[in-house]
Amino acid sequence: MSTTTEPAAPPTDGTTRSTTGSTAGSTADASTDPSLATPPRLSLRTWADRAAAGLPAGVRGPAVDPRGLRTGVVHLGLGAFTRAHQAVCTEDAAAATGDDRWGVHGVTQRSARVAEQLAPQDGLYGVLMLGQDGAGAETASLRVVGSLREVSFPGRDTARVLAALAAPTTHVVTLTVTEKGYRRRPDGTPDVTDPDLAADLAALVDELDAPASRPLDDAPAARSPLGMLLRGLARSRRADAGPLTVVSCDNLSDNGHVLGGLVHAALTSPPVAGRAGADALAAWVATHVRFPSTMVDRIVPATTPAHRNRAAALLGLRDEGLVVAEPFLQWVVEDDFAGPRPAWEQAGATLTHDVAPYERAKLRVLNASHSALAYAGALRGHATIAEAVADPDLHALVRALVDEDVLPTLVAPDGMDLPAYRDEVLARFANPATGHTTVQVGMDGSQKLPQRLLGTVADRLAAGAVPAASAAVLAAWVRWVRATSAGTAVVAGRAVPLDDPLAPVLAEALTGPEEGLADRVLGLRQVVPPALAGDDRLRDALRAALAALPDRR
Ligand SMILES: NC(=O)c1ccc[n+]([C@@H]2O[C@H](COP(=O)([O-])OP(=O)(O)OC[C@H]3O[C@@H](n4cnc5c(N)ncnc54)[C@H](O)[C@@H]3O)[C@@H](O)[C@H]2O)c1
Ligand SMILES: O=P(O)(O)OC[C@@H](O)[C@@H](O)[C@H](O)[C@H](O)CO
Repeated sequence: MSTTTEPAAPPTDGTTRSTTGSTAGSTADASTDPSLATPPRLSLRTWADRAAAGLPAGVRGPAVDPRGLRTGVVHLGLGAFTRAHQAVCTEDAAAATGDDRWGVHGVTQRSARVAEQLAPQDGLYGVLMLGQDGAGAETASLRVVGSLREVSFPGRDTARVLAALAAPTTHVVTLTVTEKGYRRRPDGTPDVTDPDLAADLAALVDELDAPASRPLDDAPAARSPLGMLLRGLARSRRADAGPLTVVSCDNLSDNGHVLGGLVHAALTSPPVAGRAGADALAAWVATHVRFPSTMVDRIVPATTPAHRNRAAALLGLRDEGLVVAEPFLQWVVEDDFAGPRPAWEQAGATLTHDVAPYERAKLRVLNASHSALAYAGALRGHATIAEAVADPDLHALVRALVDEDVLPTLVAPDGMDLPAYRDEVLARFANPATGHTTVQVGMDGSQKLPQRLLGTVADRLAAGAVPAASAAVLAAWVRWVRATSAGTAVVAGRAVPLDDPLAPVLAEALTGPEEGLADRVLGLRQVVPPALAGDDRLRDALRAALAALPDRR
């Protein structure tokens, strides 16, 4: 298995002095002028000035000149993760090959915030890498990334996004829109009752019905990732723009095939199926579009003001688009592309014909342990994953989860040493530098646990074993839902509310008397598949786990 650990970078200048593009003002440098309260904003111009003045150790610039990149990738879901993962690999691939076709057009989803952070910076942002050296001392380095060449917000820029999706120069669409962003029902079909997806499907039908001569520039704002993608595919077909590959980079089991299935189902069922052009679009997608699966791995916590201050001290520039990451980075991509792609394998990615064993190992070992530490840790008041994994009881819980429940369900990919992988994951969790919080990892449990935990549970039950540690993790989630719903969850001195798209359903089902609680958990049909809901062994194990972990008051 090929993984990358980004080195603390030598100081290099990847850019040349720019005279265009920046809305940032002064080029004065706060790191040398203490009279300046705030350093100037990162942009092509200020970065070039900074680099020309000499960069401190541990700071490096874009691997390619951003101004020379054309847009070939559209990314839906411009959150923190893609900026620290795919955008980095895409830039490194361009640097390794000299291929300038792979600038990225990043599209935010629900808010304009990230677009507004990045536009004044000409798309530049830093990745602050926080790790530990062999002696446990904290290491920090910063890399400015330049592969993000355009940013859009659908609420304002839908016509621009649809045009980008349908441009003949766009060969790849990537996504990181969270588990809930897929609007997927438990049976795998798209939730067409979701108001955002329904609005997009109505717009799609209208656009499919429109005569070819009708300009589509006044198209209503796209409201869901799936709807935006479908509308972009319709435009792409209409423009005869050539083949397209859509790469899901979310923590979903079988992510590419899940997304391809949602696209197919949306085009072949009401309200779209049967409309003029729908069948032709479905046939065009089947021929011209691929949906490879991927396994993505890098711990990227939400950026805090403290991170920004730290980066500003290193860089001498203020970076509102900063992201934070551990040094580790891994990407395994199914080699199933409809057309050209960045040479990601030259940036450390593994291109393979079978991603499933990698994806399964990562979701079941890393992500399931992460969720275990998040719920059990937050219940004990641990603010960070690093604090939680240092708690001997929780360390033991994770070891039991992985050793007794997860590892027997895995086939090691590519000769991988699974116990060594477990140990490496636990060591990464123990890195306190990133400050990844239990509350962040614990959000959206209803969407995450089916991906991370319930597959293990199903496999162990099928093998005749009772997954007691998995039941303990499920119990910790239930206690967390009850505490956050009741307003009694306090972490780092702050009350934490329930953050989950199914919050009302969860609060209704999981609060109330202890009597029958395990039945109510297993009766959550949006979370627990029917085959598990009726399993008495799981019910008994969950009852025992709930009895061992009373409500926190
Ligand atoms: N952060 C990590 O460590 C990490 C690592 C591996 C994979 N991932 C994957 O990337 C995803 C995003 O992580 P991030 O760190 O960028 O998070 P983030 O909060 O920074 O960004 C989330 C993105 O998803 C969009 N989004 C959120 N809810 C949505 C919804 N209901 N509908 C449509 N779009 C929605 C947001 O607008 C934003 O663009 C994760 O959910 C996971 O699947 C993250
Ligand atoms: O990003 P999420 O919200 O799906 O999950 C939270 C974490 O478990 C996750 O982001 C991990 O840090 C990541 O999957 C590591 O690669």
